[in-house]
Amino acid sequence: MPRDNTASARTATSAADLPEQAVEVKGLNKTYRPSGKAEAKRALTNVDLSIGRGKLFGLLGPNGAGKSTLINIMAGLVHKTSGSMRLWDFDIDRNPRQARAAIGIVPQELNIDPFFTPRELLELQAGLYGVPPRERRTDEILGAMGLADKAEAYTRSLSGGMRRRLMVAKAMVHNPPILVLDEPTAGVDVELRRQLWTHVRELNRLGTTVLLTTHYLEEAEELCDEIAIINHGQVIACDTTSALLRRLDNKSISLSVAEQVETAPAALARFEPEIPDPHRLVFRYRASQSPVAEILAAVSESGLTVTDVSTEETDLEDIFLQLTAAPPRPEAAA
Ligand SMILES: Nc1ncnc2c1ncn2[C@@H]1O[C@H](COP(=O)(O)OP(=O)(O)OP(=O)(O)O)[C@@H](O)[C@H]1O
Repeated sequence: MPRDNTASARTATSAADLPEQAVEVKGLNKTYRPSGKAEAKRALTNVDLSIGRGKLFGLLGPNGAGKSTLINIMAGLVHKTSGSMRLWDFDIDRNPRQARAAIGIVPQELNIDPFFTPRELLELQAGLYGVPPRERRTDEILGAMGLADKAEAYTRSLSGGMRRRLMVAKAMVHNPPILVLDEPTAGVDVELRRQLWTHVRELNRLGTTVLLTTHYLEEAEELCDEIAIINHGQVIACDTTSALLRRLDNKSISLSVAEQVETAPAALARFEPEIPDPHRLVFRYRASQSPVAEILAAVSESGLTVTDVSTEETDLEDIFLQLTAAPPRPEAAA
């Protein structure tokens, strides 16, 4: 990649010069052409997406939802059918090189040459991007990803978690303002996942806008400020993580009781409790109606002895399951 591309993505000198939106997608459509016996496949339908500068943004969706298609369009690997996309204010049609230089992509597969050391690998990558030696930040990037002491090790001797962090380091050599992580923790155990999150959070704190695709709800919920949920190629929800969590106003309170209960006592019938076992009653209610005091009063009136209480709020999983259970809107039919 020629040198001037990376330079142009890095030239902004003050905050006023920086774009408000790191990524702006409008009316994006992608239909894969038929090939052989495979019919045409509509992968993205009228996708609109704005990712503010400095955000840690999650694109959440089940397998086949269209996440990779969107990222491949960003990377210039797949041609969109229609619509527009701007990366760091560079239109992918008008300024494709600058747009591509504005993002660093960590792909799903761990494709690292095992015979290079991390330092060699980053130097090589920097060379490919035309980053002049004096502008290279190899040590800084290795340090940020917790790999400083592995700079001279053969990559084949690195653990799976370290290799993933090396992939992130590789995506950062040309100092892109936007980092895209495509399913970065698929098949990675919880401990390694958390380590990677810590490093990704740190890059974000230092100013990198992060777009993360995942089908792990937990990952999106814990890591991202904003989340778009994509299903059947359509964005079906896009909001701050907290607003998404507020969407479903459902809560439940679970009471363990000393007595054996087969059916709801008369005083409790109107709350329609579930009785998953004879010593437990579960009440579901709208959080905004907060009937907890009434429920507790009715429990006491019915003579039951409460031995334990727990409450549960809706998490993103409930929202995700509810939203993705819906069939595609008619315009997404292939
Ligand atoms: N090259 C292609 N030719 C035809 N159809 C494709 C092609 N690539 C993807 N598709 C189809 O487009 C739809 C979206 O796929 P995509 O890979 O973008 O989804 P995804 O959300 O990234 O899923 P995953 O998490 O499994 O990678 C799927 O139905 C897929 O089968």
